[in-house]
Amino acid sequence: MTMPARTRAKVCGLTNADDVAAAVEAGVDALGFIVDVPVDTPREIDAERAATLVADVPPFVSTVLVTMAEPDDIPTLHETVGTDAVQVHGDVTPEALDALAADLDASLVKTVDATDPESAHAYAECADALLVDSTDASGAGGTGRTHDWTATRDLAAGLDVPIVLAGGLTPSNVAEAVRTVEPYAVDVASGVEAEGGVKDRDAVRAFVGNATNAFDEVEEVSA
Ligand SMILES: O=C(O)c1ccccc1NCC(=O)[C@H](O)[C@H](O)COP(=O)(O)O
Repeated sequence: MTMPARTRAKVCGLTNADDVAAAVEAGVDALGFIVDVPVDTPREIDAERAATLVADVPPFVSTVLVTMAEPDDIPTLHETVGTDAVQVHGDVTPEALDALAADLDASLVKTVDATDPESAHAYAECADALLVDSTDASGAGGTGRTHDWTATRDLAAGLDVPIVLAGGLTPSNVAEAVRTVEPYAVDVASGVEAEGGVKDRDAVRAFVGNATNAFDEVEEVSA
């Protein structure tokens, strides 16, 4: 696998145009839009709103549909929203994920819980990337909880697929997380919010800077 020269940064759970603009301005690589999840989260938006936000994202910034919809419903949902990639959370069998990958005209990211390396190895066969997170019992993200980064580093070393590190990352811990795990990318939702579903512009800028400069001799930025 070819690794990028710097760690990429994804900001997840965008709900409005101002936050999308702030994240783009901060230099984010990818933006996540949460649609059709069975959990109560202030970051969920409907497919039409997601499509409107996605349409305004400039070129060279990737967009990601983040969903827990039934696998059979995901291709149509993806067509409506129009993102570059799809991130699937929850209890989907590797076989169902494989079938989805064949149906989907987009990169496919599967979320796995950091404490479940067996699933990670199974999904690595059919996903384009794995997002290693601290999920809740349903497989949903946005928990704001970190996990054992050393164990995740060891897990990543045994997988031949890009790893996105997520779970409880913030502007102040992301550089250390990147240096520990050396992931392909990092992802954040609640750790850069002013309130549920609304991003803090300074925190987004600090997060992206600290994540992407983690190996450089650059002073860390605080939010
Ligand atoms: O963020 C949510 O509320 C959410 C709900 C259901 C499924 C996925 C969700 N988030 C997906 C993400 O990619 C989050 O960025 C990731 O889980 C990290 O969240 P956090 O620990 O809050 O940074």
